[in-house]
Order: sequence, then structure tokens, then C-alpha cells
Amino acid sequence: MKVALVVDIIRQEEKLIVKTLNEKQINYDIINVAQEPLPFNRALGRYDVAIIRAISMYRSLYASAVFESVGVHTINSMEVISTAGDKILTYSKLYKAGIPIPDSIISMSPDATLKAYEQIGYPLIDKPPIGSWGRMVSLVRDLFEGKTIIEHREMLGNSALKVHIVQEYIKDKNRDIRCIVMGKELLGCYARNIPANEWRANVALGGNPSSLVVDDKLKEIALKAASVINGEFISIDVLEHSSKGYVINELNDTPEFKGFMLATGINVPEKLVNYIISNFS
Ligand SMILES: Nc1ncnc2c1ncn2[C@@H]1O[C@H](COP(=O)(O)OP(=O)(O)OP(=O)(O)O)[C@@H](O)[C@H]1O
Ligand SMILES: [Mg+2]
Ligand SMILES: [Mg+2]
Repeated sequence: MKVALVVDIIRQEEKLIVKTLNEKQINYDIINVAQEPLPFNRALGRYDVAIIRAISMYRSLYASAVFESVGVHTINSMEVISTAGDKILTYSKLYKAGIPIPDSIISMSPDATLKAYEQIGYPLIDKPPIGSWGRMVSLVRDLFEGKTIIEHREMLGNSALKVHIVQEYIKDKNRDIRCIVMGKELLGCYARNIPANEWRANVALGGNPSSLVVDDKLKEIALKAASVINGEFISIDVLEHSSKGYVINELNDTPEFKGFMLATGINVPEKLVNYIISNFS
């Protein structure tokens, strides 16, 4: 079996995957798409599996497209990356499947966004459909703040960033929940506690990981959300709503798992490599 590890920037996660591939004596190449071009060429089909780990969503998406064209199994697939990489496309599939999401309105102009703010009511969350690490996820407390967000977004070059997901602010617990699914298995979940001077729980913003008892409802909603988008190795952000219970905030196709490993003690790269060995060798 031969594995391609597709990266752009090597984080601690990718270092751990490499370490595990070495320990398990798997034949692999690291392909840095920030440096190497990817040809549509049958020779690329020498790999059985490509683990797609680029930080940039478009690099991941296009790399999986090229690998899939020559029959390589990609984790995740281009279908999964294109859905999970865009929060509106994700919500579309979740909502259709009856999975609870935050009450959300999509608006595609400044005027439509002002109407969406009025309909949701303040305080509210406004975030673009693409992005990670909490960037541009905004807490809008009143009309003046909203107008500022709208103006700033209009100045950005990328059309997707001018689209707004306006949603209810779910703040009943001072935390959110992050779960990881691999194949059909829920690896686990942990809580990310919101640090002082923040309202977001991302580990990248100082969110503090702690362990969590996973009840049946959480397990069910996480597995269902992953399966609705056919996710093979994905992370799931869950918010706790006072009346609706668990609500899916988003899915991520290139899970970061430093915080998860710290809180759960579960060795994610080992699970990943074992999963690949048992399914693809
Ligand atoms: N509707 C909401 N209500 C309350 N908090 C929210 C809401 N949406 C986002 N947040 C907070 O902001 C954080 C970042 O938002 P979100 O997960 O949507 O963005 P992201 O940039 O894709 O994050 P990630 O780094 O997990 O990919 C969430 O983890 C949560 O703490
Ligand atoms: Mg995300
Ligand atoms: Mg998130």
C-alpha cells in the first residue's frame, strides 16, 4: 500500500501523522501542493490513498479532485470537502436531513443583510460561508456594529466573503463541543471552554479543552451529521441550545486534533493510520 500525504503547511497534526506512518512502516510520500504542481497523469494513480491535509480549502478541494481522477481514494473526498468547506452548502444538507442547525438566514447584499439582522434580532452572529479558526465570525450586538461588519465585508475581494450567514447567538453554555468521526465510528467529543475576553471557543483563539461525557443524543447527532455529507474523517462543532438541545454549528473536512487529543487522550493519527490499513491495504 502506498499513501500520499497532501499538505501545504505542516502543523503539529501533520507531524504526528508522519510519525505514525513511520512507526507503522507504511510506504508514503509527502506532497506539498504549495511547492509541487499536480499533473492530471495516470502515474499519480500509484497511490492507494491520499490523506488531504492542506490548510487552504481550495488547495484541499483541487488536490482531491486531481487524485480522484486517477482512482486514488481521498480522505476526504472532493464531494465532502466542497460541502464541509462551505457552511451554507453544509447547512443545506443538514437542514434537508432534519438535523438541527442554528436558526440562520442567508443574505447576499448589504440591504438583504440589514433585513436579515432585523429578522434574527440582536445580539446575533454574522459569519461568511468560508473560513476557519473563527476568522470573521462576528458577534453583532446592534445595528451600528452590523453596518460596520457589512461595510468591511463589501471591501473584500472574494465574492463568497460578501455573503452573510446571519444566525441566532447560542450562548447558553460558556462552551461548545467538538466531535471527531472516522468512517462510521465516533472517535469522541470534548468541550472547548470560551476563554476570558472572547466569545468564541476555537482552540486557535485560546479555547480551553476539557473532557466531556458523551450521551446517546450527542453520539447520534454527530454520527448522523457526518453521514449526511458522507464525511470519512471530519470534525463536528456542536452548540447546546436551551430549548432545541444539540445543534450542529459546522463540519470541518480537515480536522485539527491537538485539543481533542489533549482532552480525550485518544490518539487520532494512530486511529487514522489503522483505519487506512484496515480498509485500503
Ligand atoms: N451561532 C453561534 N452562537 C454562538 N457561538 C457561535 C455561533 N457560531 C459560531 N460561534 C462561536 O464561534 C466559533 C467559531 O465559529 P465557527 O465554528 O462557525 O467558525 P470556523 O471559523 O469555521 O471555526 P473552525 O476553526 O472550528 O473551523 C465557534 O466554535 C463558536 O464558539
Ligand atoms: Mg470551520
Ligand atoms: Mg468551528
